Amino acid sequence: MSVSPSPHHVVLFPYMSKGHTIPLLQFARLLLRHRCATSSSNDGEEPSMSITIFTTPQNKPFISNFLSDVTSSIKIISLPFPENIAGIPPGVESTDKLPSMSLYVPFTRATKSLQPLFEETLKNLPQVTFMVSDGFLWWTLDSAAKFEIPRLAFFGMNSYSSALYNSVSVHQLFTKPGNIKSDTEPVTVPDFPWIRVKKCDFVPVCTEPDQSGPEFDLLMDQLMSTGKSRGVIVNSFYELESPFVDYRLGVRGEPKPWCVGPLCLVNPPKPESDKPSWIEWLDRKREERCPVLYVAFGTQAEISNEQLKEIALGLEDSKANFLWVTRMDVGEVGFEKRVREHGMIVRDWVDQWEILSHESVKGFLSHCGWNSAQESICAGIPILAWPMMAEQPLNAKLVVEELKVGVRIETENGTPEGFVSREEVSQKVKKLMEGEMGKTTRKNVKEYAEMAREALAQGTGSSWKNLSLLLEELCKIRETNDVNKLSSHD
Ligand SMILES: O=c1ccn([C@@H]2O[C@H](COP(=O)(O)OP(=O)(O)O[C@H]3O[C@H](CO)[C@@H](O)[C@H](O)[C@H]3O)[C@@H](O)[C@H]2O)c(=O)[nH]1
Repeated sequence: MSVSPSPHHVVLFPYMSKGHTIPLLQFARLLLRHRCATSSSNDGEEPSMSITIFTTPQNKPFISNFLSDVTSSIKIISLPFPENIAGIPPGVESTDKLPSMSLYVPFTRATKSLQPLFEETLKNLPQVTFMVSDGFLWWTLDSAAKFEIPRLAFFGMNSYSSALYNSVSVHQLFTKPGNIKSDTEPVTVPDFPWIRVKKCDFVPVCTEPDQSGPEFDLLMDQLMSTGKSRGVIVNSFYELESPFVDYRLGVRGEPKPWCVGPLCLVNPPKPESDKPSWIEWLDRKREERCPVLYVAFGTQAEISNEQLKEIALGLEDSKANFLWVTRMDVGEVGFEKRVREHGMIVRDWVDQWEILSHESVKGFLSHCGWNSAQESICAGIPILAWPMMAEQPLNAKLVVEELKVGVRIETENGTPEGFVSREEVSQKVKKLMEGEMGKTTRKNVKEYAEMAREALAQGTGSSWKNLSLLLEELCKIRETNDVNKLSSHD
């Protein structure tokens, strides 16, 4: 299936959070790769697709660096981020730098002040074929409409979590008067009778009976704007979660979800030279034939000092070899010295995909942010699932109950905010790294890793074919100038 050979111009606008930006940058890379593979008629003189990425000054270096291998087809435009937002220190333009995630609402609301300059800039750009902007940046839909650009929303969530949120909301499982369950009582999801969920698996803004307030209003704006978009880009692949993709495809009047992932598989290979110290450490562990547990909790997790100390002691007790990436102070005096033979702590930004792809890594203690969980699956690494916030409890259920590629860490009170003891950490690490459960999950995850590669196989993979179809439809819109096409799949 080939798309029109005329040059296309795509605008991408990622939300200012690493977990949202990274997959959209990977999507840029996939678009270029796809375009290159399918426009064989192009004479090579002119790039057949150009991409403009909008961001803010503090985020630009990260983006330029991430895409340093494809700079000729990509232009990055910075729009100044507003200053004087209550509670947000000047220069903070990404959620990982926020003093607290409780500032998520004012931070996200503040992005709207980028709109006038965004639109001014759009006016002077070459004709845009389509725009993909983050679902959190609700106002970009209006900008796209002003310039008659088809807008697709990017959402970082997988289809399993979206489907469960949708089902629970449609059936008012937690919000209907009289239906209110305690935080931890398991209830059956009506559309998926084999799945039992707890109220605390969902973010409170979606389960509280009193649906109002700034967080709820922001969520509504984001959902409404996504609902009016031409489609939704999903970083996942059909074979991983087919019943949930089918469910989402069946929701009438909603924009069509397009599974085009796993996007981490388009990361370019790292040059063998410039190895960071932690990769050299992993190389050493490979020579010693020591399996390593990788420990990381994404870019937004807020972990108390007491909990950090407990994780440290649990890892020490487990005797497992571990590589722990954390920018927080572990706070256990003498810990690093005591574990230096089998543990390494890294405080820099790492290339997580490079770590997960290393032969020494045999397990991942993760908060189950969707990027981390999917990267682990694609690398064939079983997961020790410790969800902490957002949709992570549902991602953990997908990993442990549905796909059976992981083991769950339990908190003392059964809620994601609860405390985890050192004994729990230590026992579950041993279970994953040494036990029977570890063997089963390792075998299962390797099968999904293979399916993931197939999903993006050029010309034949389900995600590759989805992208071909999507681009074909978007090209038709451009040719016929029919901006109302692709709006829903009823
Ligand atoms: O030193 C680091 C730290 C992180 N990463 C990458 O950063 C991304 C982090 O994303 P994710 O694992 O999803 O974690 P969060 O940053 O916590 O992601 C937020 O966004 C995700 C996507 O919407 C949601 O699933 C999560 O719940 C939400 O917390 C991944 O690609 C990692 O590989 C690195 O490469 N190096």
